[in-house]
Order: sequence, then structure tokens, then C-alpha cells
Amino acid sequence: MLHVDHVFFSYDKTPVLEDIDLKVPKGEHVSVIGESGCGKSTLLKIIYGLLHVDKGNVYWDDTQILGPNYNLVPGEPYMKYLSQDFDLMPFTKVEENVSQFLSVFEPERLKKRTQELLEMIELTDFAKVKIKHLSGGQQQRVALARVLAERPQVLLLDEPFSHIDNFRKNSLRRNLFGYLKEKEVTVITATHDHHDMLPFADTVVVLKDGKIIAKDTPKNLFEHPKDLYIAGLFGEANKIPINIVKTYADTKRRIIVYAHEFRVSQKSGLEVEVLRSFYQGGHYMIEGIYEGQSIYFNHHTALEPHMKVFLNISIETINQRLNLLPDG
Ligand SMILES: Nc1ncnc2c1ncn2[C@@H]1O[C@H](COP(=O)(O)OP(=O)(O)OP(=O)(O)O)[C@@H](O)[C@H]1O
Repeated sequence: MLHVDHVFFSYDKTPVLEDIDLKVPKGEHVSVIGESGCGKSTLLKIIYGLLHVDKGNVYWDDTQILGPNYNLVPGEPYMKYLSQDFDLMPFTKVEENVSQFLSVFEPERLKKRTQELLEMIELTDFAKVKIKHLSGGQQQRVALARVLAERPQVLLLDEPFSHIDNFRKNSLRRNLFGYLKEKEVTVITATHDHHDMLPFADTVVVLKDGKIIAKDTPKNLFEHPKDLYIAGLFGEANKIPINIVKTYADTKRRIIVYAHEFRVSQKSGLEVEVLRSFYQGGHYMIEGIYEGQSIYFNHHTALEPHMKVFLNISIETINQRLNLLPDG
């Protein structure tokens, strides 16, 4: 098990991480999400031993992971870290980068493993190409293969698909996370993108201003977001007083409603003036105004600006949200 034990950290005087306590069982996939600057990369660097913490400890089973004040060369043999700058060797070939950390004394094993990884990242045809001739996305894939080469027990991935086009991203995510699950690798992925974690993470940790504000399964977090910050990580969301949509509800509670959960209806207490429509492919996202506040909802067609529409929410959505949301 990986244990981040009540860690506090600051680069200068301002705290960047405060009282981070996280236990990750062997083989579990954890996604760390949160807005830019909330401390995701810093947390991964601490786990890898690149930064010296102010307070707290990090353990892998019974071994303490020591920071740079104790380890001249950071990093542990069982752990790999894929940072946002890929740290590849620009003038050498793809295959040489992938096999960089493999033993040259076992040439057959090195060759087989390199081929296997090139297949996973779908760059077999580029084996002999120099890194400097690759696109940013291709370089990121090589960097990914390189950290996998030595079969780490713990893998720390910082925005692993940020440079990769959507065309490849989906198959790469499936290949990679499927492979890591099968090999029982413990994985911590820092990401902004809910597509990286909804289908793949066992647990999602939400960071805000350097603190863990939620930790749950992706499904629970998505279905019961406890505030707009968490809901906003999954898409456009609104906070609505429940009694305006269901007049019989004698409550002033407000619930979170995702844009896709609204339906335009004949009549409801929620009358919205349309501001503009944004084409999203399969639907439009409409920005409207209710009592001076923006409200976002999906609709199958664009709507004329200044048009008035009524919005409704299914009773199932209301019940789902009311079960868990505190007042306010
Ligand atoms: N080397 C550094 N020196 C000083 N402050 C830093 C340094 N690196 C990061 N910070 C600050 O620490 C905070 C957390 O940064 P961090 O990179 O961990 O956030 P993040 O959540 O990974 O952001 P992003 O999603 O944009 O990569 C930010 O306020 C950032 O400005």
C-alpha cells in the first residue's frame, strides 16, 4: 500500500499542500483531479521523492520514501514518474528511449519488451525515428512507454494524455489502463480531464487549494457532487433552489443540476431567458438567464436569443441529489 501520511508542503511561505492523507491499496487506480494550481503535480513529485515535505511522511508498504534531502538521486526502483516534460533524448531513436532503462545484458528480453511497448503506444513503425522528428503527442507516448519498460509497481502519471489527439487518446487510455490493471500496478494519475478517470479510476481524489475535499468512486462523485467545484470538473453545472422546479417541495434547499439533466418543458417554475447557443456536436448547450444568474442546459436545437423557455428536472435526479446534499 502507498500511504501519504498527513503531508504538508510549501515551496516558499504559502502552503501548497495541507494535511494530505491518502492510502492507496496495491493495484488500485487513483485519479487526482482539481483545477489548475490546486497542487496535483506537487503531490506526485512528493510521492516520487522530488520534494522535501514540511511535515508528514510517504510510505510504500513499510519503506519510507525519502525526499531530496536524503536521496541524492531521487526516485525508487519500484516507482516511475511521468512528468509533464517528457525528458526524452532528442537525438536518439524511439526504441532507444523506450529501452533506456532496460538491461543491455539481456538483449532478447530488451528487444521483446521494447516491441511490446511500442505496440501498446501504437508507434511500432516509428521505432527507428529520432525523437526530435516526432510530434508532441508522439513524444508523450514514447515517454509513457519508457516509464512502463521496467515494470514499476507504482506509476505516477501527470496529465499523461495532455498532448495526445482525441483520435488516439481513447484507444491509448483503454490499452494503458487495461494493461496496468492486469499487471496490478498501483497508479496515481493527475488530470483535469474527466475522460481520463470516469471509466478507469477506482477512486477519485478531489484537490482544492491544496486540500483533499472529496474522495470517492467516480460514479458516486459524479452522481452526488457535493458542490459546484466538484460538479464543474465533470461538465457545466448549476445550483438550483429545488422549490422553483417542484412547487410542492417546501424546501429552500438547492441542488446541483448538470446541463444535460434539464429538459425544456411546457411549464415549470424555472422560466429562463435564452442568451446564446453553443453547438456541441450531438446537441447545443444553451446559456440562459434566471434572476440575473447564468444557467446552462442542453437542448437538441439552437434557441433564439431572448426566447423564454421553461426548464424541468426529472424526479429521479432530484431524489438522487437531495439524498446527499446539505442545505445551502
Ligand atoms: N517550483 C515552484 N516554485 C514555487 N511555486 C510553485 C512551484 N511549482 C508550483 N508552484 C505553485 O504551487 C501551486 C501548485 O502547483 P501544481 O503545479 O502542483 O498545481 P497543479 O494542480 O498540478 O496545476 P496544473 O494542473 O496547472 O499542472 C501553484 O500555486 C503553483 O504556482
